[in-house]
Amino acid sequence: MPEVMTAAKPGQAAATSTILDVKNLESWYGESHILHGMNFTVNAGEVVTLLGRNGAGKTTTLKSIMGIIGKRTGSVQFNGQQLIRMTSDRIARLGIALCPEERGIFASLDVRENLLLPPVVRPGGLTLDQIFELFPNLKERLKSQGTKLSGGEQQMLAIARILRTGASFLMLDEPTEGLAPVIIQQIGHTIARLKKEGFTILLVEQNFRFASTVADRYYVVEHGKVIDGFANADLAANMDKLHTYLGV
Ligand SMILES: Nc1ncnc2c1ncn2[C@@H]1O[C@H](COP(=O)(O)OP(=O)(O)OP(=O)(O)O)[C@@H](O)[C@H]1O
Repeated sequence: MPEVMTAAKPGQAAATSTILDVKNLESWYGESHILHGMNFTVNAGEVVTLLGRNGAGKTTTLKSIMGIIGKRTGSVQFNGQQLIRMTSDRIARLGIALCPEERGIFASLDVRENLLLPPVVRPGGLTLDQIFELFPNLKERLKSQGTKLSGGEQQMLAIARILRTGASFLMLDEPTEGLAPVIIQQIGHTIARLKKEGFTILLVEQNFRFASTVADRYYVVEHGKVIDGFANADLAANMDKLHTYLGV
């Protein structure tokens, strides 16, 4: 469990033990075969980013890990446990949470109600006070309805409410989509803080510039497969390839 709101232990960020090990993952929506053998790992305490063009299969990968895809085969090991045939509620209880691209804020509920909605699945989740320390805006907006929140506030709320559940492995799907630069910067600070507190983060991002401010490592996804991977330290050497992969 992350030791939230306390200083990271020395060496914590440099941990190299594999927490998620995805091997030959294949997934289908009905008859549509989308993932064709994904292979990648995430180490404890890392921020790992999946990059790739629209439709490459990044979101589908997160959904497959979470167990919310009808058919999946291969191997997804989390802390040594095999998830591939597990139901999503059991997967959540292991401490894995997904913050979806569409954010899923309930418009008719206020901020507090949205925050309290997801069940606490494991001990060690953040208290409301700890959440407000991370997201002071949310405290000010506690009585505001979901519909009244800006895109940035909705995104913060979507991240905040999974922190209450006790999850320690966070999957964030395009958290910066449609947000202003100043809000994107705040989300970057939040991710850096969560990493420092010991959370492990698997990020899907189209905004490569943003990803480069938070990621330890990258994987490039194309046609439902990982076609390349490198550490942030090797980013400069991989820039030309990356432009080709992403078409930017
Ligand atoms: N519910 C669904 N039913 C059928 N096909 C789907 C469904 N959701 C996604 N797809 C298809 O699966 C493929 C991969 O989509 P996915 O959302 O995983 O891509 P992505 O890499 O996350 O890109 P994006 O940034 O566009 O979301 C796309 O061809 C998409 O059209």
